[in-house]
Amino acid sequence: MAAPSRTSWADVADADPAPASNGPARPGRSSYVPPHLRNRSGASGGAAPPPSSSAPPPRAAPGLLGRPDGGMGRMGGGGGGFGGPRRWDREPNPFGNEDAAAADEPEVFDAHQNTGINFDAYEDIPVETSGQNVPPPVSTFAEIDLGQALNDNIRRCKYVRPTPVQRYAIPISLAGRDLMACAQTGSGKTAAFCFPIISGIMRGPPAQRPQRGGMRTACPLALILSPTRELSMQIHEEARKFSYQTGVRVVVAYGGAPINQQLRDLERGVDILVATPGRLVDLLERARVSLQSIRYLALDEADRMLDMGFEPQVRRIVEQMDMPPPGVRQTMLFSATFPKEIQRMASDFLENYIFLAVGRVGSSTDLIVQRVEFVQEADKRSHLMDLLHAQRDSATPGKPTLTLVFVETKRGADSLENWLCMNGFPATSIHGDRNQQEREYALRSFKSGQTPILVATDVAARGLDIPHVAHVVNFDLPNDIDDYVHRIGRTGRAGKSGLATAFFNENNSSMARSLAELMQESNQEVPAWLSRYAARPSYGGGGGRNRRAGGGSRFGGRDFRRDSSSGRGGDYYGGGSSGGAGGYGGSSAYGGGGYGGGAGALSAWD
Ligand SMILES: Nc1ncnc2c1ncn2[C@@H]1O[C@H](COP(=O)(O)OP(=O)(O)OP(=O)(O)O)[C@@H](O)[C@H]1O
Repeated sequence: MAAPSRTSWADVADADPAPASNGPARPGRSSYVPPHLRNRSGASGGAAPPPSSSAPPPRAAPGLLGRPDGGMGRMGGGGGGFGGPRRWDREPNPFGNEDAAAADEPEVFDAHQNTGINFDAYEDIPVETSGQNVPPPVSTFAEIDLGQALNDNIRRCKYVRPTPVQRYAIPISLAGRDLMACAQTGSGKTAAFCFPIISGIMRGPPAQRPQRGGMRTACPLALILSPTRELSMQIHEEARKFSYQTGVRVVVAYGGAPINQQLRDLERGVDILVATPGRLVDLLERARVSLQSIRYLALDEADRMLDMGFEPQVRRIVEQMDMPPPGVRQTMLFSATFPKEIQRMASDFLENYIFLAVGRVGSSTDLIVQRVEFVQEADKRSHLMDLLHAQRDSATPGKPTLTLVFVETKRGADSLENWLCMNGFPATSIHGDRNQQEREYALRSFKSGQTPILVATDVAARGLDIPHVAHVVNFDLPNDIDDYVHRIGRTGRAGKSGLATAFFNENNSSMARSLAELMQESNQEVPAWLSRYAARPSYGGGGGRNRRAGGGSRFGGRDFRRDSSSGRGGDYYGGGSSGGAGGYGGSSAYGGGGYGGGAGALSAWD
């Protein structure tokens, strides 16, 4: 995984004016050239000559970067092509020291290169698709015509081969189809929705940017919504890497940060807007963003975006503002979990969509060793201390080992953080009561290993891709098995192994059955006492938040349209399974029997 970049567009633009030959020192609003104008020599500020088509971008002078591939293959011909001269925004290299030199090194395509993904296990991955005329998957990035500039960035990211979700989702999205994709945590979903969006914008027809609302209204072509600020920042960082030197401009907007800076970013132009729902509604109400040009809508953590906490805001954005309707825009929903009732709700946003369920390398979560220990409330702290001591004793010197500890409440997070610090364990915390600066500082301090323990509420449960998280401790178990799946998914990512320990006691008895089933499905050892809890009729079976209960297990999700009770005719949607010879391992399906209750209650989300 590439390291997060430390600069943003705005940082660089503010700090270091672009040396445009005929423009102002600081890039102003006029410096942005929309993709459809970028192949026109008369485009605003189009002063810089293009570099030679074979020449790599000049390292020493990163200020004026031309398109490295000149014609971009088939991209040059269409209205959306921008092979000609343009003045690029001053674009910092988001790859840091790894830099563009990688583009010159064909050996990065060497299949033997180990990027952390366990490619051998790909053959066994269970995959299910349903929907009409499903485009076939690909095996390599070379089979997909994403364009040279994007291919260069894939190489710079050291992605040698597509992960299973990418193999299926990218061709489906490139074919213009709506998609609901369910794939395990850490399996590369971000790139699976970013690549087709970036490629589509590069190749698409000229944008009809409406003037309504005035010059200050930004009209992005793509919108990526995510539930937390930190996840939006992470997606933004990733998307910037993927779109480096493609001319596609990515902007992020999230709450808790000063809106003025985000407004300035938007004024400089935006093709892809990554946002949290609250801040986006604010921007829409101020008429600083219009959604009428949206061609691509992606909801990351889509089940969370549509549960009862976010649904009203998301519906408002998607259905009640000026966004083009389903069928006109292309919609992609991604998550590791997709409860049936959320699928039903989500289908309002989609048209003739394909449902894709991809097991992660090796199946469910078996890269993560899951342990459950019976610990009374009063003993939790000393038990955690024992775990941390053991971990410290067995740590390899010089190898960073990070521990993420999930608790239920914000107060609980503060109190545990203090207690750990007082007992000699450098810890920090992240939760909705900390201000954004504190949250970002905590995350940075954790990632850097300065405070190798992060105490978190569910605000850190989804999507965050933090290298070296070796251990996730569920100090307080969540009330929803899907939340558990996302929490433990902060370790064991991209083919790496991880450890997850949960403290269980009587208070968690409603989780017993779903937890035991999940562990069994992912080949984990289920303690006998937990099986006994799970077998009790009053425990785990009817819990409204244990949405898999009663349905048996399946690795990730099942298309609700195939359930006859949906009334949409299972056979019609046909589809099929591919991948692992063993299919789904013979166990009955997660979700197939319905997710008993409503969506999980919010806990400590902001
Ligand atoms: N093709 C690839 N080859 C190598 N590494 C990859 C590839 N695709 C993605 N990755 C890396 O895998 C890691 C996990 O990817 P990502 O964060 O997109 O997972 P995710 O499926 O969105 O997880 P979550 O469900 O937790 O949000 C990232 O570090 C990413 O850079």
